[in-house]
Amino acid sequence: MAPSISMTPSNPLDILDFVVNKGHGVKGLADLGLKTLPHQYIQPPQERFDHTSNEELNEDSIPVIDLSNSDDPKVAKAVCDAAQKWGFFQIINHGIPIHVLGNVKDATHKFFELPAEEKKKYSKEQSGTNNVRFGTSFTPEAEKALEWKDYLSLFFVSDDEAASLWPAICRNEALEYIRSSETVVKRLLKILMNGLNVKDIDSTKESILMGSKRINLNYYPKCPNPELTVGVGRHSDVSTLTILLQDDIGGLYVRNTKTMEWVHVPPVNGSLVINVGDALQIMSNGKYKSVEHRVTANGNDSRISVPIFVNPRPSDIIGPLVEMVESGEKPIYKHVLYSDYVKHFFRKAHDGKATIDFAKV
Ligand SMILES: CC(C)(COP(=O)(O)OP(=O)(O)OC[C@H]1O[C@@H](n2cnc3c(N)ncnc32)[C@H](O)[C@@H]1OP(=O)(O)O)[C@@H](O)C(=O)NCCC(=O)NCCSC(=O)/C=C/c1ccc(O)c(O)c1
Ligand SMILES: O=C(O)CCC(=O)C(=O)O
Ligand SMILES: [Fe+2]
Repeated sequence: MAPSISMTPSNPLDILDFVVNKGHGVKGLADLGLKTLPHQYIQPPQERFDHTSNEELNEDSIPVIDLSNSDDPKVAKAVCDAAQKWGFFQIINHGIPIHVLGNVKDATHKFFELPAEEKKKYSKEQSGTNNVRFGTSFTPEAEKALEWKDYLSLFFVSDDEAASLWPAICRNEALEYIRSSETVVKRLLKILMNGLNVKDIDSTKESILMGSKRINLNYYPKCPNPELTVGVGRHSDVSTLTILLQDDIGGLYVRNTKTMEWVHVPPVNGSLVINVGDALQIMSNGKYKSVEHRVTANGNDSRISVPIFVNPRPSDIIGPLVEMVESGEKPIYKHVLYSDYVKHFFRKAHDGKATIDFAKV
């Protein structure tokens, strides 16, 4: 339902109040049927997408890896090669049932269709916990220009906590997606650790690699001037690995670190996009790359995506794994408390690959 007249921003200066403070999000703004983009969303030219470049000519693409043949050494090689070259790949035949993915996509739409006052119960101000957060853009307080995105971010602590704190409309679907991804996450991490000559993932290592999880439900409404703004600005994830479910709209772009060109990640039916995050780049002493990516705004359709961020625990100290440096290789990262690293990321606007400087020697 569109907000009533009294709830709509009466002048452009009220936009921030309407979207951020009143909790309508950018979806509330889009639902008003705006014909032009409010100036608060206009990105500097260097951050906008170049819609004149001919993507079809760009033959680069991130690999799509079929995981059905579990013991094939070629699969392991493809995963490790992709993590080094691209930091990104897609997986098919990953073992997560298609209905689980369909259900979490449906639940995401249902959550964002809720009235603003319902969604606002999960905002930073009202949720009463840092583990549940409905928000818009990334860090509106620190950003020069806002991003065209709303999100619900859920930090997983336990099924019991989720039962009492997560929104009922998407709770079970989100939990089921997290649970069903466990096997493939372990399999990918085993392959990636093997590629670093780390043969044994004991419980301490497992905890550092995948001891905490956060799921985000992202909503990108249809945008009046997509060429002037972004859905998500350039950033790398701070996770170990990210497992991203996208719908069939498209709009995620990944940096090719050799050519510096932006490469589209096309939606592939039933696939999941996997990317290396900063924590794994640090632990692998730079061997696996956490690569910059960003998302366009779209003038024709709304879009959703659902990343699961697989992380160390907030209390873990992360740094290059001993196996990486025991043979004399120089550590390029120092040891940092993971929650300090994440707070550093969250307190500033998206700024490409700059976050990892926090951990550089
Ligand atoms: C996140 C923290 C640090 C929060 O700890 P807490 O003690 O509650 O710290 P805090 O001081 O209240 O929060 C730190 C700041 O982060 C902000 N913040 C907290 N959670 C979120 C969130 N989900 N989204 C945005 N900002 C957040 C807070 O607003 C704080 O800023 P400020 O209000 O003080 O200015 C803790 O839970 C932790 O260490 N978690 C580790 C696991 C984890 O969550 N890892 C992150 C994986 S997320 C990842 O890799 C990528 C995320 C991403 C990328 C692009 C986007 O566009 C986007 O929206 C999100
Ligand atoms: O929506 C997407 O495809 C990617 C979103 C993203 O990069 C993130 O949430 O970290
Ligand atoms: Fe991301």
